[in-house]
Amino acid sequence: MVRNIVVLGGSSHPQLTETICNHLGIPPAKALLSKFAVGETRVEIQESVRGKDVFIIQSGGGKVNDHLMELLITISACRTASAKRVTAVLPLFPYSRQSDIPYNKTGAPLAKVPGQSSKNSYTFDSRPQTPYPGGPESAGLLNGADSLHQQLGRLKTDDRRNGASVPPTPQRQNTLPDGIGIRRSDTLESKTSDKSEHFGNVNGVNGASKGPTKPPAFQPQPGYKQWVAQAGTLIADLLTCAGADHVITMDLHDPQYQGFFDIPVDNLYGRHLLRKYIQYSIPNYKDAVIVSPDAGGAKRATAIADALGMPFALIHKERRPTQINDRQNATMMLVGNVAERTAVLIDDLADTSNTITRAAKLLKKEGATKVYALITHGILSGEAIDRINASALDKVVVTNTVDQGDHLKRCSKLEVLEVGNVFAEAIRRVHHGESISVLFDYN
Ligand SMILES: O=P(O)(O)OC[C@H]1O[C@H](OP(=O)(O)OP(=O)(O)O)[C@H](O)[C@@H]1O
Repeated sequence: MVRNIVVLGGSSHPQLTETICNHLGIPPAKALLSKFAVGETRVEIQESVRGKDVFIIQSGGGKVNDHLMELLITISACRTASAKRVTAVLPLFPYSRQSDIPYNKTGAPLAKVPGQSSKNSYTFDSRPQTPYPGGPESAGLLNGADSLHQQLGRLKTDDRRNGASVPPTPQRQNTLPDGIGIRRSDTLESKTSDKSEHFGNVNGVNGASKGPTKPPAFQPQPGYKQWVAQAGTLIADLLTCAGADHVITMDLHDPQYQGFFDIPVDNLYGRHLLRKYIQYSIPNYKDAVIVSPDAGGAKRATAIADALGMPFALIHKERRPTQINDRQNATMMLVGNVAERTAVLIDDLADTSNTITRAAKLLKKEGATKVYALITHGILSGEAIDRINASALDKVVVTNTVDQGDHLKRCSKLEVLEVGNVFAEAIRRVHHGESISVLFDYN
């Protein structure tokens, strides 16, 4: 039982709040979380927080924007109700993949084969296809001016596929002083026409002023990326501006994100849970191989492989033309050996689950006998569960940083590890000013 502490749960994950409170030996604080008819979030804290150490538990996933707004309003309510300190506990940190430029969709997303609805309609291939040797575009990639033309064409196509509108080549209607209308495009050959337009229309030569000509609308060039918001800093600022004094989270997608804050951020590790699962639940785990499904997660996966003395392999997403003649391998390449072994994929999160299902297909193809995926944050949005059910994955193990109640009902391959005790212990330690890092000294 801890004193002078208040734990408030947001609406994202009530079951986790309950587990944390059970471990701490206190009931969750009473709060009314609802919405006005218009959709605005309403928060009413129904007990005093004056002079208290307040911890607000709210995870990402699900209705992420609503949950974030609810968290901000709750923090602000506690701050203005004279709480001594307010800590935002975010088991999955929302928007944590937007601390840098969002990934390029090309070559990554997996969609169902159009028109097919059966379980077998997932190919786990890259869509649109990454260029591959012998493919329709590969010849042009290797030679000079001709290839540039082809690459520009491809970029246009990619933009259209990604939903960006690609306007036609800019063209303007011009009228000569004698009234003869001509159509011209903005090319080098048309510079003389430019002059007549300038003098005839803008300056009103011949006394026939028609007012200033509107400048041509901005036309993005092929390959030009319009400004993409990098929301990481904004989210950090919103939390501190609302009144958060401290943040506790787990397995931040990008650990450098902590540097966006000017308040303390405790980034807990989920890997000791995953490590224990490997030791106690995977038969002959010493003969298995730890696999990182992409380069971004290699550090995370090697930490587990090193701690357990297990071999390591890496899947590299190849986006350049290669000498490999196989289409699937041209998009994902395995570095390491998994033949006749169990492969254990380690990643921080699975959202659409494209990454792990495609990786599983490759690993089975390369001779893996069984494929496990061990993931800290099982967001599993949209068709992710159907995709896992149809995939070569034998088992998917996630923690409950995101509510898994619904996922468990729909996926027999899913197993859930409890993080409530870890967060409860972190809260207890923060409250008493004790070290958090010793929680993870497990070597
Ligand atoms: O289930 P999915 O929708 O496939 O998403 C999961 C992948 O997304 C994240 O990486 P990201 O693509 O952001 O790249 P990075 O690891 O290089 O940052 C994460 O680390 C997974 O690898």
